[in-house]
Amino acid sequence: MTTPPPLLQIDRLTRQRAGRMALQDLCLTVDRGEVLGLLGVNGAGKSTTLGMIAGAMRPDSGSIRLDGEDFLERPELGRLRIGWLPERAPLWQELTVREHLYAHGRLRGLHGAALTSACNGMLERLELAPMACRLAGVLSQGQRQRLGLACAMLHRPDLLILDEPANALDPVQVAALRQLIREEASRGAAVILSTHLLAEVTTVCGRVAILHEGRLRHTGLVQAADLPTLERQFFDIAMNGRSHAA
Ligand SMILES: Nc1ncnc2c1ncn2[C@@H]1O[C@H](COP(=O)(O)OP(=O)(O)OP(=O)(O)O)[C@@H](O)[C@H]1O
Repeated sequence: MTTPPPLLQIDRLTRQRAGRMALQDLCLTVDRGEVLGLLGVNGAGKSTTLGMIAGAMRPDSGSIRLDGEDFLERPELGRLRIGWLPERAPLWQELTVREHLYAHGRLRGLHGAALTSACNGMLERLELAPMACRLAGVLSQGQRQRLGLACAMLHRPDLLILDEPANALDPVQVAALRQLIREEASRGAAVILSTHLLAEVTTVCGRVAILHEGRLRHTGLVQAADLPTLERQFFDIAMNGRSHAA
């Protein structure tokens, strides 16, 4: 029996930005039901990585496979199978919260009763129902972030990419976000979570990848009680560019 390919397989992904190497030779796999934490200091290459996986940016070289299929050859796969919350949720100021969800749902192939049910479900799940008729332009930062999350999760993507999703969320919403991530993983979605918060990684991630200066410096399993070890690894890499584990 042949083993199925991992949900996401990245091989030697490389990209320059503004004449500098933003990401070099990244190799990484992510499986269904897995939550991978992506760590790194400012400018380490996290958003560049996530933008390429989401299909918003093309690599200079390397490959990205989704369920074994060449994603760079078939970028339309991403629209249906990937949900992406970039660092700043891209919202139309003049559309309401509900209109955002409907627009995102239609773009991702939802129609009729399935679309209405998905939108209503997300309004409840992200506690957006009371502001469903408000324009995005008048939402608070945290509310905008929650709407961005709702848009990313609406179509039950196989791969959910979250770039610093806890930004601007209050502690209650951060706890709710962690629960949402766990729920997405338990239904079989793979989640990649970029964050600066090490506790975020030890709380919800099963595995961690640490980038530094565009290179992958460490990957490993995360245990719930592992915060001090992760802190040591992270600061070692950030300060010296090398890993304890390595
Ligand atoms: N719009 C851009 N134009 C040119 N270079 C960029 C742009 N955005 C990022 N870069 C460069 O690409 C490299 C990687 O940046 P990236 O934003 O991926 O890092 P990051 O780990 O997400 O950082 P942060 O934690 O600050 O969000 C950096 O050297 C950065 O200066």
